[in-house]
Amino acid sequence: MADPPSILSPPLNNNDQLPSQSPITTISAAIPILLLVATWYFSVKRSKSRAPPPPGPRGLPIVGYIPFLAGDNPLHRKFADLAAQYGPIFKIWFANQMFVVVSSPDLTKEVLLRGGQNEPIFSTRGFPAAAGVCTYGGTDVLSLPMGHDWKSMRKLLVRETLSNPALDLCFPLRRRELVRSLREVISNELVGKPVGVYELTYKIVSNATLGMLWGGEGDQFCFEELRVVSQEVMEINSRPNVSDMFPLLARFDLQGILKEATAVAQRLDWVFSSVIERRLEGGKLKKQGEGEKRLKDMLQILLEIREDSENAGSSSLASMTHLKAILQDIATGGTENISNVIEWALSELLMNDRVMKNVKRELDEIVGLDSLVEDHHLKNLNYLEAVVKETCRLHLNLFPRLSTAPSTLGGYAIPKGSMVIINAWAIHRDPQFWDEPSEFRPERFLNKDDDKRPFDLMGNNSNFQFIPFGSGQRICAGANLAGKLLRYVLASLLHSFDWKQPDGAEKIEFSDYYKIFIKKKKPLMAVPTLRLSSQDLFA
Ligand code: HEM
Repeated sequence: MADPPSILSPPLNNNDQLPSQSPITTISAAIPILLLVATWYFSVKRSKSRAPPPPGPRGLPIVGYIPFLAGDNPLHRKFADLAAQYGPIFKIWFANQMFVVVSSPDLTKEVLLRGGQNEPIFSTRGFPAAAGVCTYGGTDVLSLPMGHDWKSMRKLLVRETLSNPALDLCFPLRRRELVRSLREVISNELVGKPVGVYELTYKIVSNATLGMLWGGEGDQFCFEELRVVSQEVMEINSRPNVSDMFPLLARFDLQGILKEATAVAQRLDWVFSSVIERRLEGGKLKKQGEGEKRLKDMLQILLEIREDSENAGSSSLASMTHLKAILQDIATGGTENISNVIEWALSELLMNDRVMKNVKRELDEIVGLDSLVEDHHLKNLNYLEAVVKETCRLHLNLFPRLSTAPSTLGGYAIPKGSMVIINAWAIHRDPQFWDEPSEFRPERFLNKDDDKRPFDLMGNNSNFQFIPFGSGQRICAGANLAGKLLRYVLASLLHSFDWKQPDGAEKIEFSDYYKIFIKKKKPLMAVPTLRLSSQDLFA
């Protein structure tokens, strides 16, 4: 009887002339092939599912691309050059941190609208070590990561302190400081002499801001000290710090930047503490309306909210530190930025007779030479507003967002911890979206014949082509105030004085450099002459 078939030795037909090979050898031979096929399959699958890193230039070991960023070409322009080479998203390494630079409206939209409360991917900023020291340990609105604290602080800042009704109420406070500063131009005999426009504007904007913050009592307590300290804070924060590039070295504070920042932070805190102490008068807040006549300033608003929430047992302003952090956001948040924009605007106007004439014509019609600019005039100064927008388009800015989770952007992998930089400067000058982008032409922001609404200062309707204040949940918290101050201060300077270049001055130079903001390399000097019907208007 034939043996039963065995899987080890299957029956062979007599006619079979097969080589004498066992099944075990057959399977062994197949294994490497199977492995090869599997490896190929999984590597194709993985390369499809895992996005590549963004393109970008090579750097050097350890320091990355840092040495190539030195030189005369400022950061925003160098980034625009790299975008022309590598595309609207590229990466560079700053020591051991990846920076991803974005220069298109579509990708910007993806960054700024991504995430949100539940999945905050690019909704946090990250800040240098020195900034943390100067912002009460990163507890201000600018530095806080998304979350409960940020939400309640931002609500207090935007909805309570800088809302339209609150800003309307404190117009007399900013007006008083602005008129005081304009009066000083006359009393210090600066009329007819060359004036540093940035310094003058910085003083006006800072006094107007501090007036709204705690000038309700009518005095200028600590204005000068805060102005000096704020400038030092900005200066320290703009210095490249080895501790930020190599966190392992941070504890050695090799450049002494943290030490300096700590000293400045103490002076800043002294100012805020003294201001609050004066207002509390023996620990008790004097409510508005009691006692002498005074205007309700922002400090009063914040202290009243704090007192009310304490009385109600809630913690909307949990500590004095939070309150001081909010004061700081307002006091130092925008003064430098606003002064920069006004210096650029006046430079553009002095080089552009036609636009200057249009602005003045509008001021004469709406305000008239027998009056100072008032709050109610601003909504009718459409051409001036277009001048502000056009200046913002040409001379702003880079701003950062931190990637807090691994993600993809434009099809590229963005690791957690990467810093995403939006190059608004490049987007604002992209010829795909702007006709003759380097021309100063405010008309592009005026109502057009077609029914497309013009972009507003917040970038609404612009589909991310115009983003001077950023966008999304972390859009500039001071945009409302900044818009009002930009228009009010510029309109007042142009309405009160005629401006010209000093005799024999060279043509105005438009070269710039980057130091937190895009700044004019050669500060603008200009000569004011009185324009209004009477000096008594400044009384
Ligand atoms: C010309 C003036 C100003 C410009 C161009 C400007 C621009 C910006 C930009 C681009 C951002 C980042 C937005 C984003 O990430 O999407 C920002 C954030 C911020 N700005 Fe301004 N800003 C100005 C004035 C001010 C003023 C006057 C204040 C003071 C209240 C202020 C306070 C802030 C704060 C607190 C943030 C952080 C908001 C957050 O993270 O929630 N800014 N600003």
